[in-house]
Order: sequence, then C-alpha cells, then structure tokens
Amino acid sequence: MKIGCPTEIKPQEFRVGLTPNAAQEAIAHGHEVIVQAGAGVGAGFEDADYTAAGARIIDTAEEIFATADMIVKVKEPQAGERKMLREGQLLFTYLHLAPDPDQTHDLLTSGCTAIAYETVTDRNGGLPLLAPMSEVAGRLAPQVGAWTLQKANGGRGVLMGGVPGVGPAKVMVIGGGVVGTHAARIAAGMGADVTVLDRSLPRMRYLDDIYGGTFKTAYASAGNTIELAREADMIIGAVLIPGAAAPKLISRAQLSELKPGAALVDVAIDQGGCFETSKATTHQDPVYEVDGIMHYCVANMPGAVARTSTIALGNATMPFMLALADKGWKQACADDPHLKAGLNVHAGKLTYAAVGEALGIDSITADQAIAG
Ligand SMILES: NC(=O)C1=CN([C@@H]2O[C@H](COP(=O)(O)OP(=O)(O)OC[C@H]3O[C@@H](n4cnc5c(N)ncnc54)[C@H](O)[C@@H]3O)[C@@H](O)[C@H]2O)C=CC1
Ligand SMILES: CC(=O)C(=O)O
Ligand SMILES: [Mg+2]
Repeated sequence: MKIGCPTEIKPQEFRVGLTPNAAQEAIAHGHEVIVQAGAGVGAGFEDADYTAAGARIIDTAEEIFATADMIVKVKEPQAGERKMLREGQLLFTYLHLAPDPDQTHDLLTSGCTAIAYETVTDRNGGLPLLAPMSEVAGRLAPQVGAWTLQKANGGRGVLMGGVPGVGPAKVMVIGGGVVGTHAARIAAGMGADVTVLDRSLPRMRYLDDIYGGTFKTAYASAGNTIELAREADMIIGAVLIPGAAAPKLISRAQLSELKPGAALVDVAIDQGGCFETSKATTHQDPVYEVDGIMHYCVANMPGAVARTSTIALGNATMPFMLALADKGWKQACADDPHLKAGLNVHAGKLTYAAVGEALGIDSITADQAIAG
C-alpha cells in the first residue's frame, strides 16, 4: 500500500501524522511511504529523518492526496484537503464529526473511507488513540488556565497555589476521565484546591482510591455543578460521550453566578464544548470573554507541544496504521472490533450511530459497510 502523510494545515498545528519511526516500520512491512516536504519540521523531524527511514519526500499535498491509498494525518481534513480526497481512499486521523456538519458533508461526498482516531476502542472500554492526546491536553489545561487567570490576560488575578496566608485557587474539573484526571493531578501539583465531578460512580471510586489525598470528587448533578462553579476560579470541561456532541453543563444565564474573571478551559470543545458559550479558538487567539468570564477553547491543544504529542500519538496509532496497511481496512476492521469502532464514514454513508444522531443523518453499521 502507498501511505501518504501531508503537512498539517490547521492554524498553529505543528504535529505530524507519521513519525520517521512509524514510516520505517511501514516500509519494513513492505509498504511505500510518501511524506510532504517539511511535514515533520514543527515536531522536530527533518525531511532527512524520513528519507533515512526509507520514505520519499514529495513537494505538494496535491500529489500525496492524488496518489496515496491511505492518508495518515493528525487533525480533521480542512476544506481544501477534503476536496482532494478520493473515492476508495482511506483516511486515518482525528475527525470529531458530531459538531461538524460541513466536514461530514464533504467526507460523505468524497466517497472516501474514514477511520476516526477518537472512536477506536480498547478492551478496557478506553479510547486508545484519544488517550495520549487527552493526557497532553489534560496536563496543559491547568497551565493555560493559570495563564488565563492572570490579570493582564483578563482573569481574576488569582495564583494557583496561593501563598502563605492566602488560599489557593479553586479548580473544578467536570469529567474525570483521561483529560480530567491528568488536569486534576497537575492543578493539585500547582497547589490548587481541586474537585473532580463525574457521573460515573465506578470512575469516582477509582479516582478516590488512587488520588483521595490529592483532590476531591463530587457527583456531577446539575445542583452540585452550579454550586461548585459559583466558588471556582477555574473550571475545566473534560466530559465525553464517545462520538457524540458534548452535553452543555453551564448555560449562558449561569455565567452571571460565577466569579468575575473566572477561567473556563473547555477541553471538550472538539466535541462541541460543554459550556453553552464555548466556541472553538486557536493557539494564536485562544481566549475570549463572555459576561466577564474568560473562555479558553482551543480544539487542538496538543499542537502546542507538538514534539511530545507527535511521538505520543505515533506510539498509539502505529499498530493500527500497520494493520490497515497490511490487511486493507475491510479485513483489518473485520479482525479487530476495536478498530472497527473507528469507522465513521464509508462510500458516502455514515457508519457511526452517535454522529448520525447528532447531525440528523441516517447511518449504517460498520458491519454493513464491511459486508457491502
Ligand atoms: N481540545 C483538545 O485539544 C483536546 C480535546 N480532547 C477532548 O476532551 C474530552 C475528554 O476526553 P477524555 O478525557 O479522553 O474522555 P474520557 O472518556 O476518558 O472521559 C470522559 C469522562 O466524562 C464523564 N462524563 C460524561 N458525561 C458527563 C457528564 N454529563 N457530567 C460529568 N461527567 C461526564 C465520563 O464518565 C468520563 O469519565 C473529549 O471531548 C476529547 O475529544 C482530548 C484531547 C485534546
Ligand atoms: C484529540 C484532538 O482532537 C487533538 O489532539 O487535537
Ligand atoms: Mg481536537
């Protein structure tokens, strides 16, 4: 199979879909790898690193999209990239389709087969291709939230750890999964007073067992959410219902009940965000204000630490990328129900029910797509 890796073109996105190590493994499996010139530079990989691995450097994205059997990327294809996708071509990347009707329409029109990193599962009920980026975004969230809380950046002027004689910031994390746990650990490490809310009692039991002395847990009822939000200096949104649009947990009307200058960090923005007033921002202009509350809503947070993120993502995607290349998507998905869970689009049809429900589009099952 010919595997193509174009340069990411989303604003301020410095990650790359294939590391030189991943390219080398694919080539050792008998595949051909083409990489766009400069694709890895933002993550610290030179073209020479790819040629040393046996890959071929190609000047333009057009040539990569025109000739590759499988495109391996990081972010969802941007409008210009979507025009280049072809019928029968395999796309392996993050998609986040539920909040994105334009992208969904273009992928359906292209006739491509698209496997979304964020819905591939594992045998423990986890999301192995989302997890590494959730670890990164979770660890970044208190860091960017602390910056947002600084007075010159529009925030309350509260220091995470306080100082002797002055109490720490109160941080509330909604959603205690991968993002939430990593965010809570780092916020607590910065000295903040941290509470994690979730709706899963088994998850809260786990968090309490492991981190009981580090942060508190609370059930994410609407009542607890607003009660804790009124006291919070920073609220980190970290909920997920896989594949679906994020539930809205703080409304615009409720912003008036929060502390002026509080920081909302909506990590769940890539699934549409869990605060009613969230809209996606970029690393270039990450923060905006609504009713005196600062919002940080960058949908590709891990791009800020592109080298760490690229290597972490590559470690997770490599076995799946190799299975897709070795067997083709049909056999690879038929053999592995967890990879099959990643199938979102095939030949003009949605193949992921939660995306179809969010967008009001009929879907077929992945099994029907494989059989078809
Ligand atoms: N902005 C960015 O750059 C990035 C965003 N993300 C996003 O962060 C979000 C969280 O991802 P993960 O932590 O990996 O997911 P996860 O599945 O590990 O955790 C989600 C948690 O939310 C909880 N939850 C679901 N509905 C809830 C509700 N109504 N109230 C309270 N808790 C609720 C679940 O029980 C679960 O514990 C996802 O939308 C993911 O796509 C992840 C990485 C980067
Ligand atoms: C998960 C995701 O969307 C990202 O890493 O950008
Ligand atoms: Mg994202």
